[in-house]
Amino acid sequence: MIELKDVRKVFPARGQAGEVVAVDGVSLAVDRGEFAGVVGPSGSGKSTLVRLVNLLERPTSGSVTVDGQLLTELPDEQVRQARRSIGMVFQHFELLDSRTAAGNVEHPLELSGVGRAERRRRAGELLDLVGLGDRAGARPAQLSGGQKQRVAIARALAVRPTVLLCDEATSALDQASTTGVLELLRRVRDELGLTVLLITHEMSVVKAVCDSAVLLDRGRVVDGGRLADVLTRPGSPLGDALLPAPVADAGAAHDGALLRVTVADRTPETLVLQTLIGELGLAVEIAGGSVETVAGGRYGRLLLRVTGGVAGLDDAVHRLRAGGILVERVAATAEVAR
Ligand SMILES: Nc1ncnc2c1ncn2[C@@H]1O[C@H](COP(=O)(O)OP(=O)(O)OP(=O)(O)O)[C@@H](O)[C@H]1O
Repeated sequence: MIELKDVRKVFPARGQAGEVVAVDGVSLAVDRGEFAGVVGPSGSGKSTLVRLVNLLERPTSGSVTVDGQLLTELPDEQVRQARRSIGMVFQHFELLDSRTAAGNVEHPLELSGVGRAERRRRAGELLDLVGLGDRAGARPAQLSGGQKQRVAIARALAVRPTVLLCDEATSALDQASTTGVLELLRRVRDELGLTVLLITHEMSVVKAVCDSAVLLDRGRVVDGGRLADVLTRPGSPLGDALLPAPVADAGAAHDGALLRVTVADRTPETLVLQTLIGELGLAVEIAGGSVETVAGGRYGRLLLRVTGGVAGLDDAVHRLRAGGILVERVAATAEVAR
């Protein structure tokens, strides 16, 4: 549905000689109906990348295909047409202050020449969809940040896009509004079958809504994939960023061997403990870790200190791996200590 092939974007450096490579050979594929994330630190090229998808920026090289159309081959007029099937939601909402919520949702319909009665009907329907049916007459100044973003989402959906691009859509919101807006985005994806590409610098946002993500650093994709795969892939930088590996307490740097175990959705930690303690008779202490909900599944990273019968450790590692559990031996306690 969205396919970027070896996309590069080079800007002349602002206020000085030379150039800035904002996006450096990015390839990316997002399937129809997928909720995909692009995550990375400030300056990694996220905003440029999202603007390349709808050709608000033309790439210096590489190709961009959306909904089967090779946008990079189209003249500007046809790009403008194609852009109608790509909705966009911004960090700072970009609503027209002088218009009501309904007036903002109607705006893109006006630009596409839709008649008044149909515009009204559609705006009402969309405001109901985003939970603001009773605030149609409110102006942006009378709405909270979360409500403004809901209006902006309704506006983006007005022209019935197949793709929704979200550029830091929750970065200006508090935690409660963020949760509400993310739930809404996920629901409109489910109900309307949209493909969503969401740009964020926050791992918590990726964990809450994305099916897949790429990690961007200095304009390049460092890692990526479906979160369920990334989280159980040894040494995955994105997996480590989503669920940081636990560290052991320096005070306890003595005996025992350390195992770092990743528990994925259907392999609960009880199974790990049952194997180590119940079947192999090892003494196990949980030295660190966390279990969280990611992409609707339950994932965790545990650091286990195994003592008593350490001779059985190889057997333990073997058995857990045979059961499909990602387990890594951590060399020495001191190396992982803070
Ligand atoms: N129009 C432009 N002209 C010159 N340089 C630019 C332009 N747009 C972006 N850049 C540069 O490209 C790099 C990537 O910027 P971009 O805004 O895409 O990153 P980002 O990950 O979205 O960062 P942030 O989260 O801080 O917005 C930065 O070094 C930035 O200064």
